[in-house]
Amino acid sequence: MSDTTPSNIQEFEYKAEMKQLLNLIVHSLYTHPEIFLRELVSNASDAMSKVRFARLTESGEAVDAEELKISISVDKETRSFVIEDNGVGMTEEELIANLGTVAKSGTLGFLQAMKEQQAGGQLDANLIGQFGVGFYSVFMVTDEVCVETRSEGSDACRWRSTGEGTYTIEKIDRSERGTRISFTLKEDAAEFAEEYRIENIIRKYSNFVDYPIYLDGKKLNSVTALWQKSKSEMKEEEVNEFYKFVSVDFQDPLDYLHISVEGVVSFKALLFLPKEAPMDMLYQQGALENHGPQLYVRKVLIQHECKDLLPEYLRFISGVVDTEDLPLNVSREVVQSSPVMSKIRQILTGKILSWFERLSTEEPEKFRQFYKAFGPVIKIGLNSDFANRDKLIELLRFESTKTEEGQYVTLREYVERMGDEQKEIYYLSGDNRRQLLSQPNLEYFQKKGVEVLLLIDPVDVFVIPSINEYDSKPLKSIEKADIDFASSDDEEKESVSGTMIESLLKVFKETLGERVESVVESHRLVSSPVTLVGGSDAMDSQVEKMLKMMNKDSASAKKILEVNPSHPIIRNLASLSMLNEHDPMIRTVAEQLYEGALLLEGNLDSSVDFVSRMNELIEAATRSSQV
Ligand SMILES: Nc1ncnc2c1ncn2[C@@H]1O[C@H](COP(=O)(O)OP(=O)(O)OP(=O)(O)O)[C@@H](O)[C@H]1O
Repeated sequence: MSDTTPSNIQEFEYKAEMKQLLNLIVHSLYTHPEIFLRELVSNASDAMSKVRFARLTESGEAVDAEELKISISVDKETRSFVIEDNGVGMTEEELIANLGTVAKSGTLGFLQAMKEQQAGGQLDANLIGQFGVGFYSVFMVTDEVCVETRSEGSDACRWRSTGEGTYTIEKIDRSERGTRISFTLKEDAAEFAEEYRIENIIRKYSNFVDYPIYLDGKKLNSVTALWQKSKSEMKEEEVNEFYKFVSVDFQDPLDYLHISVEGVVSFKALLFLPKEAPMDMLYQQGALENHGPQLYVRKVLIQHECKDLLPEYLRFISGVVDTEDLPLNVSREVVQSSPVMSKIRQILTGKILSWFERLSTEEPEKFRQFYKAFGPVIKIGLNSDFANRDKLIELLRFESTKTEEGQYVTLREYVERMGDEQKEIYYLSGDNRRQLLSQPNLEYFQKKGVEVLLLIDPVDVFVIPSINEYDSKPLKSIEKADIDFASSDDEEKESVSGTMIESLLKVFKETLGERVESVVESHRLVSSPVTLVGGSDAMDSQVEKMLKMMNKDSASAKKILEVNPSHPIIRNLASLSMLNEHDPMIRTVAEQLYEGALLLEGNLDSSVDFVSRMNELIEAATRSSQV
């Protein structure tokens, strides 16, 4: 570089539109002035990618890893800032075209958006990057910029501007190819001459730029674009480091998926399954709404949490997706509506679900851990992602009466091991395994060895009934009255029948009145005297309980009380009722049995009457035993 005579300096005027734009940038307050650095680094990186590409296509040679680099140097005292690259550089014509005009179609939209934001107070500097006018963001932090550049085979030029209407261009001596941008930081932007600040910004926005970035000789970006490597080149340690960086997690990931797609759309992705779900993620509606992997376009970060890459129920997956098929200056709106994005999303969803499927068969322990953490979220997909519903159903896991605690069965396994005579898939929902296993409704199934799925995840009752059937077998709650119990081949049991049971059931119904829909003889009970079941259209008792908890003053649907004619209590009551149909003991016991059944399913609102009645009965029992 050497001095040039003033006569060499040519002055140019910005186009009207450009003046407006610069005026806004120069004279407005921004929320994130730091993005100027991201924009300059991104431009430098693009310029070097052009060299790499040209070299590759023209001579078939790959560029040496250390040849292309970005160097930043700062001076705290003078607040000087210099960023230099050895990319393609610009000819004089290119300087005029690129830095003198805004030829991009997005500019008008940008101006409009800026004006709207300005009316509302502060401007978000991110807009600048989104509309492809990145270079000018430098005017947020300086009053005058100098660009010295040389393109291979052309003269070097110096471009200077204060962003106030005109710019100048002059020829200079510069032998190296590439671009050097220098300026003095405004006083209120002095922080950008601090080493730590620059390091932070580079880490935040440009850590995975594919070229080394040096700050006063020190290399800043340690991590390379890992996802661009082939799977065999990736070291596990490196992958884990990268995960912690992108996900801000302190643990290693549970597993990761590397995807490289070339076809209708091309992209690479490196996705991670965390070991644990954040506390607030589960059961909190909308918690995943604004999450998503990072979106890169040609190794430049475009969006930190790109929610359009995955359906909501998969947004607990973190990582990076990098595509060549979107423009670098892509705006959020374009991201949302782009057919490229919907294609990427479709492919990613399919690959992720196959990944889970593969884990379930090849690494069951990992899958179990994953399912424990994210199963509830996956289930939400059943009611929102109909295209993948069948795949999602295969991923479901349940505890059952035939699994150990914490072990799971799939619907496929359930169907494979059910007996020929069984036509339905049975389930029972509740708060926990212990409570469910004590349900009288289970007795028949336990005795017959019929497996029952135990739905203990609160989400279950909202999604499982919607499956309706699996492999042509209806899914049925065993709380429902319309279960077809195979005609009893039971060993003869002593039980009350005929008019004896009929009249007892009548007394029960009279006693309980409108609280039950009906009182009927039971075929499912073995060791309990009574149980409550729902009519075929009744709500699951678990759903009912949850609605009550949510303070919905939903009147409980009436249940059917089933009575076990072979239970000693029922047999005793039947005898009592034959002697004296009006014996108050029968009514007290009927009340007690009914409330006991409510208590077992967790739906007894107050236990006051239950306890005082219990004391009454104990007193009677102890009195007679004294005699
Ligand atoms: N360091 C550089 N080396 C070579 N060309 C550059 C450099 N910086 C900028 N340019 C040229 O100037 C143009 C305008 O840059 P600007 O940052 O305003 O927009 P962009 O880079 O096209 O869009 P975006 O910044 O949103 O990616 C670039 O397209 C590029 O051609």
